[in-house]
Amino acid sequence: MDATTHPPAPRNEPVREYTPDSPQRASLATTLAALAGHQHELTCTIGGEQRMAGGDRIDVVQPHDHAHTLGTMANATPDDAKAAVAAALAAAEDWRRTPFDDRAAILLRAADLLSGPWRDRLNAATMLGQSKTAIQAEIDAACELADFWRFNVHYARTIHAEQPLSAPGTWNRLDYRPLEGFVYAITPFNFTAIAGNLPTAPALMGNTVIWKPSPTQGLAAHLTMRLLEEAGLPPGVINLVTGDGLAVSDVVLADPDLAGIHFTGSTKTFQHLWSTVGQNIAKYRGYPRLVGETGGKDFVVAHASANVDVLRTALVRGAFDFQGQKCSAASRAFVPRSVWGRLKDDLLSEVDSLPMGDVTDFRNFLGAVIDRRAFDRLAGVLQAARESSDVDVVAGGTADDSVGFFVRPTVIVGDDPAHEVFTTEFFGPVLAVHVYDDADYERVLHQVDQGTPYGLTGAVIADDRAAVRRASEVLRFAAGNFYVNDKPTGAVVGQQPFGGARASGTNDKAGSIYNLLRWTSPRVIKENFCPPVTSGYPHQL
Ligand SMILES: NC(=O)c1ccc[n+]([C@@H]2O[C@H](COP(=O)([O-])OP(=O)(O)OC[C@H]3O[C@@H](n4cnc5c(N)ncnc54)[C@H](O)[C@@H]3O)[C@@H](O)[C@H]2O)c1
Ligand SMILES: N[C@@H](CCC=O)C(=O)O
Repeated sequence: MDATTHPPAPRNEPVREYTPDSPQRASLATTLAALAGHQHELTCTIGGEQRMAGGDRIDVVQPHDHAHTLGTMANATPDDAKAAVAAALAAAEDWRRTPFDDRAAILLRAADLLSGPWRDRLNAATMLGQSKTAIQAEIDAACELADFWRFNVHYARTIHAEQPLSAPGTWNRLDYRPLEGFVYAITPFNFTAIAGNLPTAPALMGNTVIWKPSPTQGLAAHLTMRLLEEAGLPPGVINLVTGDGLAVSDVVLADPDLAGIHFTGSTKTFQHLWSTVGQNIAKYRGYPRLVGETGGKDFVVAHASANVDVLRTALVRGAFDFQGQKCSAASRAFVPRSVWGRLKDDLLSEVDSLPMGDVTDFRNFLGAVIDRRAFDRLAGVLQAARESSDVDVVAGGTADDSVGFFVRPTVIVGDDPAHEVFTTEFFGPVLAVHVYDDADYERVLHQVDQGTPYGLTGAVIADDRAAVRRASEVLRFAAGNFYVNDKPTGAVVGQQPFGGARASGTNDKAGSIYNLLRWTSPRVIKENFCPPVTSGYPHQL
C-alpha cells in the first residue's frame, strides 16, 4: 500500500500550430524525411526482447503513397502469444510490488519525453503511417498521449487516496490491487494516443499487459514502445505482439489468467471478443473485465436558429478532419430547410475545394484513408450512392488509388433518414445530410435518437436556448459526448472524458477515473487494535 504523495498537477499539453517558417515545422519536416528514408523492423517486444514474429510478413506503407514502404512486421503466431503470456505473468509479481509512485514516475517521464525529444518522432510516424496532417498528428500523438499519461497518474492517485472510515479502535484500509492475471490491450489504427493509453492505463494500476496494436499503426506503436523503455518501463510489463491478432486471441482468450480486455476498435470485433470470452467463461480464474470503446454514427442536428458559419465549420471539421476516420466523426447531419438554403452553396464549395494529398505537404487538409480495404469499402459506398435514385451525391463522390488511397470528401443528401447512409458507420470522409421542414425539429430529434444502434458523439447547433435544452433531453442516451455549438470530435483529456454507450461501447471514459477503476480489484483490510477476548454479548448479562 502506498503513501499519499502529490504527483505534479496535470495540465493539457499545449498544441503546436506548425505555421510556415516556424522552427517547429522545420524540425518536424526534418524528422519526416529521416523516418521516411529508413526501413523499420517492426518487431514484437516480449519480456523486453525485440524479435520478429514468426508468421506471415506484412509491409507497412504510407497510405498517401502506397508504393513507399515504411517497414515490415509479421503476424504473431501462437508460440509468440504463449511467450507474451509467459512474460506478462513472470513480470507480474515484481510489478505489482513496485510502489505506485515508481510506476507513476515512469509514465510522467514518458509524457515529458514525448512533449520534448520524442515529439517529432511520434508525430512524424503518425503522419507517415496513418496519413495524418501535422495538426491531426499533433493533437493525437503528442498532446493527447502526453495528457493520458499525466492525467491518469492524477486520477490513479485520487483512487488510492479514497479510503474508508475507521471506527475507534480499528483501522480500515483499501488496498488497490491489480487484477489477478494479465490484461489484453487491443488498439485501433486511428489514434496513436489510444494505442499508447490502452496498455499503459492498466499497467499504471499494477497490471502486466499484452498489447496488440493495429498493423497499420505499426510504426508509431513500435516507437511508443521504445519511448516507454527509455522512460524506465521494466521488461515484461507491456509485451507488444504484432500483426492481425487472430492467432494471439486464440491463445490469450483461452488462457485462465486473462483478467481483462482493454479494447478500442470496431463494434464487430469487440462483440466477437466478448462472445469468445463468454464461451470460455468457465476456464478463467476470475471474471475478465471487458472494456471496449467502439463504433459510431455521429450526428449534427441543426435548429432553425443555428448560426450558419458555426454549422458549416462544425460539419467540415467534424466530418472531414483525418478523412472522417475518427469514431467521433460527424457522418449524419439534420438541417432545417431554411438553414440549408443559406448553407448549401458555401458548404459544398468549401468541401469540393479542400486540398487533399501527401500529408508531408503541409498545405493539405486531408490525407489518404488507411489502407486498401478501407479504400475499396469507401469506393463501393460512393459508387452505390452515385447509382442510387434515393440519394444525391452533392459534393465529392470520387476515389483514386493510383498513388495513395485517396477518397474525396463527400456530401450525400437523402430524404429517408432510415437509408443506410444515415445508419451505417462507413468510417471515411462521407457526410449524409437530411434536410427537414423547420417545424419538424421535435420529430427529427427522435429520429436521430432512434436511427442507429450507436451512442457515441453528437452535436446540436442552435442559438435558441429552448432548442438546445430539448436536444439535450431527447438525445440524452444518443451520445456519451454531446456538444453544443461545436463539432462532435476533438475531446480533450481532463476536459471531455471520452466514450459512448449502446453499440458504441462500455462507456468507461478513456483517460478518466472511471476507466482506471476497471483495472483494480480492491481489497479491504480491517485491523482491530483492541480485539475482543470473550465471546458473550452484553444483552446476555
Ligand atoms: N469509441 C472509440 O473511442 C473509438 C476510438 C477509435 C476507433 N474506434 C472505432 O474503431 C474502428 C476503426 O478501427 P479499426 O479499423 O482499427 O478497428 P478493428 O476492429 O478492425 O481493429 C481494431 C483492432 O483489433 C484488432 N483485431 C481484429 N480482430 C481481432 C482478433 N480476433 N483478435 C485480436 N485482435 C483483433 C485489429 O488488428 C486492431 O488492432 C471504427 O469502428 C471506430 O469507430 C472507436
Ligand atoms: N477522442 C477522439 C475520437 C477517438 C476515436 O477515434 C475525439 O474526440 O475526436
